[in-house]
Amino acid sequence: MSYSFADLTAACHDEWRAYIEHEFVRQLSEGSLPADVFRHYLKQDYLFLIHFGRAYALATYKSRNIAELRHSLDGLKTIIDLELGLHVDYCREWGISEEELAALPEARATMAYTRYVLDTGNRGDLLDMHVALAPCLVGYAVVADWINSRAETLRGDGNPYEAWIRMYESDGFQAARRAEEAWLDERLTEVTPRRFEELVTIFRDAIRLEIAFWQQGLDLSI
Ligand SMILES: Cc1ncc(CN)c(N)n1
Repeated sequence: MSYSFADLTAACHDEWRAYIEHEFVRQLSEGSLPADVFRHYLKQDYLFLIHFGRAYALATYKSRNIAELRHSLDGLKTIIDLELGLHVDYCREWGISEEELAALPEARATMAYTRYVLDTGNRGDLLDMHVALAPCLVGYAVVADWINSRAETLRGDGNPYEAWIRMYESDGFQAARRAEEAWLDERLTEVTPRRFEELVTIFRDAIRLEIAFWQQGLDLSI
């Protein structure tokens, strides 16, 4: 039996679809998401991205050869240079200053998700870590695809979230997603059925935490 990334999403089909097609994403794609919900999400996502930068740094540390090192470093650069840089500019456009970002309280779903991924990386190996990171990097690229596949999606200046969609459909982000899927496909061909089940548990837990993150935005919860 040889596994691939598609087998992970198939094993978690219901959770994966609930994440990709979440009510938060639906409203965002139609431009009807309330602005205070989006602002709350943006602020928590800033904290999330900082911890995910740390998680990619841990993956870099855990790398055992130059190919693994380069791959983890590319993920780190995608988060820090591409996503976090744009995020700070984007927050400013939404009236959230860097000072405000620096003083934010961390909400529970943010804490739960980021610490889960860091803990998975600390106790496991590089494959455990990348499986825990996959819903973040691959997931948002798939969210962008899903948004673009919907007839109800509103694109252009009429949608206040147009820039957000553009970020995740961008060539840079989609290339990072393909590299991550290819890396996982290569590693998953080698795993035993028992090891695959362990990885499914990690993947499912990380997806459940992504769902809780969208919901935290909708509920404005801390
Ligand atoms: C919660 C969350 N998950 C994923 C991504 C995409 N890196 C993000 N910005 N925020």
